[in-house]
Amino acid sequence: MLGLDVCEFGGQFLELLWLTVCYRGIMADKEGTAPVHEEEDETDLNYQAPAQKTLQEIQELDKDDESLNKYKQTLLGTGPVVLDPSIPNVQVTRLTLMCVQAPGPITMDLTGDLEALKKQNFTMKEGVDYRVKIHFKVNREIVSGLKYVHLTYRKGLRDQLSLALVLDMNLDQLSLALVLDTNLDQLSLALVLDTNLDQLSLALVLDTNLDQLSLALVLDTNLDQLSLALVLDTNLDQLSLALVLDTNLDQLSLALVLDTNLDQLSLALVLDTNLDQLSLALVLDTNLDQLSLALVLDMNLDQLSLALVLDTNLLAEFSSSLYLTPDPVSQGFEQAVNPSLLDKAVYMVGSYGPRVEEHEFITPVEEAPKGLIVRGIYHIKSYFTDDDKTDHLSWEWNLQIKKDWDSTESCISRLGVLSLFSASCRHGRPYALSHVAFNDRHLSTSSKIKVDLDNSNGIAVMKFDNPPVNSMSLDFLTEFSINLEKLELDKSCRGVILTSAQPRIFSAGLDIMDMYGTSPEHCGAFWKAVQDMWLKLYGYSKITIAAINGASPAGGCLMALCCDYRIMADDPRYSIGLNETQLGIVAPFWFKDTLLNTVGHRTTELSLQMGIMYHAHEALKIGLVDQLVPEGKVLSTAVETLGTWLAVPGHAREISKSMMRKPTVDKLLANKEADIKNFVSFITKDSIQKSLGMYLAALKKKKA
Ligand SMILES: CCCC/C=C\CC(=O)SCCNC(=O)CCNC(=O)[C@H](O)C(C)(C)COP(=O)(O)OP(=O)(O)OC[C@H]1O[C@@H](n2cnc3c(N)ncnc32)[C@H](O)[C@@H]1OP(=O)(O)O
Repeated sequence: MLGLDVCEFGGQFLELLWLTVCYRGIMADKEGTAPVHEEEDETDLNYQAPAQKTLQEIQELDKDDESLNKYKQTLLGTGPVVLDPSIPNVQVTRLTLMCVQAPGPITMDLTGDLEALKKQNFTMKEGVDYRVKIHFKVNREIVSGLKYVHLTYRKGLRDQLSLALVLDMNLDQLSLALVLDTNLDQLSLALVLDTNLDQLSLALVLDTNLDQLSLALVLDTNLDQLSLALVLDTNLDQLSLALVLDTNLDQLSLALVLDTNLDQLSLALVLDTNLDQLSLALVLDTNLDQLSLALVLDMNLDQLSLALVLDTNLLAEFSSSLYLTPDPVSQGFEQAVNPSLLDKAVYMVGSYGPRVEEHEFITPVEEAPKGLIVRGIYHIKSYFTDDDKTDHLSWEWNLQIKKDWDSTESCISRLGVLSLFSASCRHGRPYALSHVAFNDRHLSTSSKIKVDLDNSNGIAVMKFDNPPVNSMSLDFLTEFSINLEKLELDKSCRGVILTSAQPRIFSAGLDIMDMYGTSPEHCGAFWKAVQDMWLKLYGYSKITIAAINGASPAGGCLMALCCDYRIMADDPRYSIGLNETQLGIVAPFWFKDTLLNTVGHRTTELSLQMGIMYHAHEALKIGLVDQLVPEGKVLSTAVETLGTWLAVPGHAREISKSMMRKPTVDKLLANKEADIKNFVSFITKDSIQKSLGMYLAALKKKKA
């Protein structure tokens, strides 16, 4: 009977999804013009849009079916929330760079002056993990195939770092000239070192790219002893080498010209020296787009003159001392040479219906580039668009990759929230905690986790507050990992207790709605967030205790299992376990390993195959939890227990924990990408989707 209902329901729901997809066509006609993405590849899929239906028509379909109507509401919203046709259907309101290590929220308001954004730099520390979060509203009609496109440019030099350094101590001591020019494909290095005329002179020119190595070396120990010049030029087709050595008591002369082919390398070197004088001229020209170098060195006993000109394609940027590409904001990005496109990222946002509240979209985690070469300012063009290329919003901004963050204050005040920050300081909370609370308020529109750090004992309590059942949605998981990381970095925090603010439920596990009927891209981002949560919690250096004050199936059980100790409410209504097989899905190997490491092989085998949910007493018996206490005492017992754990020498405890868990963590780290792929291909299978649909329907039916 349930099967039949579910099948009927599934058929209707699929129809609904299909109609939603059909909606694309309508939206394209109604909204603005397409943005011009010159750099965007076009792929013609010969797609024929099916017959179009209005939102009202979709809502009218099977309107007597209550459960279907509920789903329609989730997917389509309750109906238009803004009727005024002059207000766009889709309004993009904010973009946030979510980064755990950031000293403050990095948010840009997209409802104000977009021109001003072009001049603003948003700073990101090199190498940090971040996600992009976009808030947007849908006002009247369903919008399908939303996409966020992110084009990254770097002004002038392509992927390039150019560095010129001239150092002149005094004529008797040291002179150094260094020119480094590198991009992803090429490294050019010119080095001239001159200690003093009697001792050593060295000139080195190295120019290499994927296909080619060019090396010029000039060594001059002293004029009576040795002078050497070596030029080596090789590529897959060719090698050219010239070496001229000329030394006598009075004079050294060297001339070298090397030319492999016009596109690759041209080098001219002239060196002329006698007892009184050394003159060196070097010209290197790899190709017109990449590098031109001229070096003239002229010295005698009294004097050293060095001129160096390096011209990649921004001659103005090099004159003396240390130079990096200048700031496009202060120097006028628009007036500079055309920036080159470095990267294009397209994120599939999905389909959304009208809703009073804002929708949120979060990209998967990205790593900010790292290293001297990539530091600098990137210009970004952002487009919020859809399959039909409707321009919902396009704007430009600058991202500055720095060795470190801006100072906290400038970063926060730039975002106009300084008053909030100082308010939390005024209330006497230590910086670290106000920082956690501060970011909670600003990184997500509605906080799903409450964090409270007691400075008297260093114990932080994280309370899940994501009604109705604390399901772990993408947002929840992201917020969880961010909070956990902040507490790990916070020296005043010594241990963390996980518990629930919802009555009777610790957590219902992963949010099935994130896996059911969502795009493969979304499933991938979701699974990555699950992995990140697990990696962070299972490998956490500080003490963690699960205060399980309610039901804890699947992902909820996994989270508890990741903790160092589990205290559960002694209540027969509550159960805990990895019940995935009951949903028709298979717990991945790292779920299995976590259980195995806790209860042993045989119990894991039974538990996973049968998808057993254990009542509190059974859970204690098999070692799935460590202690049962009355519900009212779960949290206080957790605090007491953490106190006893804190009495153990921290370093030894931490190393012991790592020794036990690292191999398990490493296993997932080594297979992260493959695991995401497996998950996406598994969860998007029709049969699995059907199982999930049936499970959801059964949950709802139970309620009815
Ligand atoms: C290859 C993949 C491997 C990993 C995969 C999965 C790991 C997981 O974690 S999958 C999730 C597994 N979770 C469950 O099986 C729990 C299901 N839920 C329950 O058993 C009960 O809801 C619970 C005991 C937690 C609470 O019971 P009640 O208090 O009676 O609440 P309801 O059942 O009425 O639920 C309220 C409301 O929440 C929706 N719900 C419940 N669980 C989830 C969930 N995990 N994800 C999304 N939504 C969930 C439920 O459908 C109800 O919705 P409405 O009817 O719309 O109110």
